[in-house]
Amino acid sequence: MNTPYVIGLTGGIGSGKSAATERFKTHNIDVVDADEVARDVVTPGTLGLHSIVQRFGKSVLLDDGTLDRAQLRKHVFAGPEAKAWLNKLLHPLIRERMLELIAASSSPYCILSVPLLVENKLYEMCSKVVVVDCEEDIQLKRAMQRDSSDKQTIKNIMAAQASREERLKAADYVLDNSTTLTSLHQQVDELHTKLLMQVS
Ligand SMILES: CC(C)(COP(=O)(O)OP(=O)(O)OC[C@H]1O[C@@H](n2cnc3c(N)ncnc32)[C@H](O)[C@@H]1O)[C@@H](O)C(=O)NCCC(=O)NCCS
Ligand SMILES: Nc1ncnc2c1ncn2[C@@H]1O[C@H](COP(=O)(O)OP(=O)(O)OP(=O)(O)O)[C@@H](O)[C@H]1O
Repeated sequence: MNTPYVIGLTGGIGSGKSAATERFKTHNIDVVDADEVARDVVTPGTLGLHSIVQRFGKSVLLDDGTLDRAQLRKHVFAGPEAKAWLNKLLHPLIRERMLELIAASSSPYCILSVPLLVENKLYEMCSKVVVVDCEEDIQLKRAMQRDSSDKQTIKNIMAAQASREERLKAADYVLDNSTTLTSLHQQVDELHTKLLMQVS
């Protein structure tokens, strides 16, 4: 099997990573999404979920035995200690599973979408890095709307992530998502054409 050409894609909470990756998928590009993988490694029966319950108690479980994500989110973004603990537990599991999915990819290049690509230096496994960018006020507004979350919760998550400047420094390409979805889609389409030329 050829080594897949991996394009890292990142951006802060609510910046539009999913909106961008959905568009790449319309070009039949495989997308490995760290947020999805993060859900897979804590399904019932996994070591991940078992460890979380040991640490935070059964109150982080829903009646059906699955993880109550909203509950865990409250613990995790309230202070640095719980977040550091969860990151230490989950990040190696997430990384291992992402590598398996990348190896199974068969599209001309694959997108590795990771909110914490810069923070966790995952650009080391990528040929190029794409940053989805918009002003922090817009990020906040979109994330609050989507998650029905209060301002402080989203601000705490933003504070736990790299700054806009730090992310932009790591970028080979920037997708400006400060205006419409149509504009974002056009930029993805153009980037897709460029990337295809690089791999051919
Ligand atoms: C705390 C959890 C359960 C909250 O789940 P919830 O469904 O409410 O949110 P979701 O997973 O969709 O994450 C929303 C956004 O929060 C941000 N985020 C998530 N985890 C982290 C983290 N550890 N540090 C900083 N930002 C994070 C990302 O921008 C992400 O896209 C969940 O985020 C989680 O398991 N986080 C730890 C795993 C992780 O680090 N994931 C990030 C990708 S590597
Ligand atoms: N250009 C845009 N115009 C209006 N709404 C947008 C635009 N781009 C994204 N959105 C909306 O903003 C919200 C956040 O976008 P999206 O879920 O793609 O962000 P994300 O970077 O994947 O977020 P997270 O890190 O939280 O997973 C979604 O509800 C999405 O539909």
